[in-house]
Amino acid sequence: MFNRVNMRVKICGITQTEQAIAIARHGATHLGFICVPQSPRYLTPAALAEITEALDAAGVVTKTVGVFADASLAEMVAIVRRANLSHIQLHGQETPEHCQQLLAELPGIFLIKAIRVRTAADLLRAETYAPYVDALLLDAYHPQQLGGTGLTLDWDALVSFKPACPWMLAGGLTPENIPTALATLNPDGIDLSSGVEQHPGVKDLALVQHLFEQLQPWLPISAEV
Ligand SMILES: O=C(O)c1ccccc1NCC(=O)[C@H](O)[C@H](O)COP(=O)(O)O
Repeated sequence: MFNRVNMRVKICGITQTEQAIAIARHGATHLGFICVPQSPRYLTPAALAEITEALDAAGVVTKTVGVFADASLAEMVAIVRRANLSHIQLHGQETPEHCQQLLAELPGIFLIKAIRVRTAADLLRAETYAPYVDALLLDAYHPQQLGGTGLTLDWDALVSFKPACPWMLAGGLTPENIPTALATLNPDGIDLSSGVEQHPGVKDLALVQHLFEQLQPWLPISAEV
């Protein structure tokens, strides 16, 4: 069994302050907040800012990720500034050019581009973003939902995915399947939402605790990018 020293662990779709604090204290390096109005996990900018202010006030050190899908540059800039986010995750059809524009507008922001993988061509497309982003995130494809689907990727199809930047695995991860996922694919990070949830937006803290117990062989984890 290998031992990762820079494993990023992102828990996504958090909507409650107390849960954000508890999940960060369990060891999540990144907390994800959904800024996509169609999602059942959507947070208004005001509610998001309230949570990030509470994290600061509680002295919790973690990365805060705003998840957007085809939002305007102006909207993303406004929300990042209002909630003092460290990261943006682009989960829609954004191009490498969009990534460059965003970085020009928000120097210092960490950028994650999510790719919903259906075919091998999507993996090749993902690699074209590497020069413009801090990390890639591979998620499952669903025809109606952009994310938080609980669907698992075909891990065998990903074994030769070695982009020129760090990458995170998402899609249907659970405390139970995470050891196999890590041993099979060796990603730089993982992202979980519905697999540690009671219902959309409400996490199950017992499952989060179980996840970090399962991750023990891969600790220590790091909050870099
Ligand atoms: O989670 C959502 O509701 C969502 C809505 C719109 C765009 C992205 C969304 N989630 C993005 C994530 O990063 C999720 O963690 C990722 O899709 C994995 O979800 P799951 O399969 O439930 O672990």
